[in-house]
Amino acid sequence: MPLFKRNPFGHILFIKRFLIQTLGLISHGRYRKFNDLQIEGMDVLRNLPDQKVLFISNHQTYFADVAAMFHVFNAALKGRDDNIRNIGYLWKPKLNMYYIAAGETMRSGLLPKIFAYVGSISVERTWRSAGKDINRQVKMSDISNIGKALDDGWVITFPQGTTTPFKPIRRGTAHIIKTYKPIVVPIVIDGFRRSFDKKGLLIKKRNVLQSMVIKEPLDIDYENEPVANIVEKIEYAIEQHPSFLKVLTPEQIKEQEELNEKRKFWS
Ligand SMILES: CCCCCCCCCCCCCCCC(=O)OC[C@@H](O)COP(=O)(O)O
Repeated sequence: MPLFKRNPFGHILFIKRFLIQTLGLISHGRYRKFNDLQIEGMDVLRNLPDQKVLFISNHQTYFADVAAMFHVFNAALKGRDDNIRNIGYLWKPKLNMYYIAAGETMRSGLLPKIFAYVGSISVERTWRSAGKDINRQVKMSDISNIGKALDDGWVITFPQGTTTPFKPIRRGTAHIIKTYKPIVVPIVIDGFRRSFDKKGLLIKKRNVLQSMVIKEPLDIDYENEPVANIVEKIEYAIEQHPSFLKVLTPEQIKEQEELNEKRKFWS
C-alpha cells in the first residue's frame, strides 16, 4: 500500500484536493459576489458517467473559464441545481477532472504551475507559440496523455485553442474524439471576457452578466463520421460557427447609417 494515493499522472491526490479547495475558496466570490454566474444544464452533468467525458467549450480567459467549470461541476455532483451556492460542495471534490492547456501558458509563472497540479494536460500547440503563428508536429505524448486522462475521468478542452473569438476549431479535437470515443458535452460561456482581464485573474468589471450553458451530449458516429463533419458540429454546439457572428464591421455600420439617412428623406 503506497503512502500517498496518486492519479495516473503521478499527482498526489490529497495535494490536488487541498489546491482545489483553497483555490475554490479564493475564487468563489468571482462568480457569486462580484458577479452572479447564471448557469443552465447542471442536470446534464449529473447524468454523465464518471469517466470518458470530454467537455468542449468556447474560450474567453486563460484561467477563469476552467475555474468556473470546476465550481459548477462539483456543485452539480453535490445536487445543486443551476447554482453554486454554499461552497460545501468542495468538501470532497471530484478529483479525476482535467483540462487541456497550452504548455507555454502553464509554464508562465508560479501561479500557473500551481494551477497545473489541479489537472493540466499541457500540450504544445502546433500552430501558435509566444503570440506568433508557427508550424510544428503534433507531439504524440500529448495525444496519449489526453487518452490517459479520459480513461481516468472528465476532460475540459477549448477546441479553438485560443481566447480570440470565432477562430476556427482545430481538427485535433475531432481526431481525439474519433480515437478515444468519449461522450462529448458542449459548454457555452459568456461574460467572462468582460468581467475579467485576459488571464482571468483580475476583476475588470463587476455585475456583468456571466453565463454558462451545459448542453446535452453530441450525437456522434465515431467510426463513420468524417473529421470535417465533427468540426462543424462542434462549431455550432459551442456557438462559434461564423453564422453566430453578429458583430458588424465599421463599414457595415456606416452603410446602415447611410441607409437610415435615406429613409429619413422618404419619411
Ligand atoms: C473549484 C475551483 C478550483 C479552481 C481550480 C483552478 C484551476 C485553474 C485552471 C487553469 C486553467 C488553465 C486553462 C488554460 C487554457 C489555456 O491554455 O489558455 C491559454 C491559451 O489558450 C492561449 O490563448 P491565447 O493567448 O489567446 O492564444
